[in-house]
Amino acid sequence: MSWEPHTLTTRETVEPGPVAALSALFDDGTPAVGPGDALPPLWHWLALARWPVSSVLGADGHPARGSFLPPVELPRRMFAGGEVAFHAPLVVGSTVRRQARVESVTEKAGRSGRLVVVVVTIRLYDERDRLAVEERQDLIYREAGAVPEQAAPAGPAAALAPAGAPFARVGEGAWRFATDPTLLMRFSAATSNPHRIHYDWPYATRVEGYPGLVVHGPLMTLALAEVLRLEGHDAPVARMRHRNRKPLFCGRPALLRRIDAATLGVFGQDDEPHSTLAIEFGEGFGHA
Ligand SMILES: C/C(=C\C(=O)SCCNC(=O)CCNC(=O)[C@H](O)C(C)(C)COP(=O)(O)OP(=O)(O)OC[C@H]1O[C@@H](n2cnc3c(N)ncnc32)[C@H](O)[C@@H]1OP(=O)(O)O)C(=O)O
Repeated sequence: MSWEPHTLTTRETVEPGPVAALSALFDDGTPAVGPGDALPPLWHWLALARWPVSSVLGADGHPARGSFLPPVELPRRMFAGGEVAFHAPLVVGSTVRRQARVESVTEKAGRSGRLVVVVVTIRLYDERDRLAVEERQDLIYREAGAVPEQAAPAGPAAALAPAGAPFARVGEGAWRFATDPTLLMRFSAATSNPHRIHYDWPYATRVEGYPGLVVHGPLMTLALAEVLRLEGHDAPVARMRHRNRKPLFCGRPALLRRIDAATLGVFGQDDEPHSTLAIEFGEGFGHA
């Protein structure tokens, strides 16, 4: 298939609905964000969520590759990380111009097998045509996973019930972050993310070979960013670098805590983080 990278330019509204949805989902007592407010850093992942039409969706739920994204043959897509520079606030209810482009497609040999790293750049311009947000997103495509001959049991019914408000303070600077299938489904809906690994348990376990539903990379990263709001930091953020290092599976214990003064991590049962978020304070803009 012949494929060429191209710049996709769209005009979009910073939608209040998905922003209110994230506040409801986090349910953590931080101030609600509404029309006229500046979006907290990274919340554009929800506010500018896009709905591809059903007829373009491929087997994993995402739009079939070969149009905007390259026709990578490796089947398993993961959101792997990226970097976001904040230059000016995005205001809920305003209009933005969005420019997106695939910058590179690189094959790599990872410890887990063959990988293709697709780098997408996104630029958001505000109503005065100022560059407000510059972003790089790293998508990784992986080889097929081993699928167990016998389907794994679904786990105790209790683990599938909504776990309640996800954040709980468990010590100085440490927060438990609880996930359940309802939380993941609601985050998929709020971000209009159709990827089946997050809500379709038979697909996640029997087709992609994961031991359970996969927690969204953007959800882990937004949860880390939320720690700043929970702890009342309102210094302007200039830049954030985020990386999803190993999958977190739904219902597994997760602890959000500092790694150093500028870096937060999502931890499971060992010292290797699932995800990290490095924050640069400076000439950016404050939290809502
Ligand atoms: C939304 C959404 C989907 C999701 O949310 S999926 C869930 C969130 N994402 C994850 O859980 C990903 C977790 N990460 C991993 O499982 C592993 O890091 C991964 C991606 C399988 C790679 O592991 P490997 O061990 O195979 O890779 P290596 O460490 O050996 O590195 C090989 C080269 O690849 C580069 N690389 C690795 N990880 C990343 C990364 N996160 N971002 C960018 N680049 C990465 C690494 O630098 C190595 O490159 P060299 O040039 O040094 O060879 C949705 O679909 O919408």
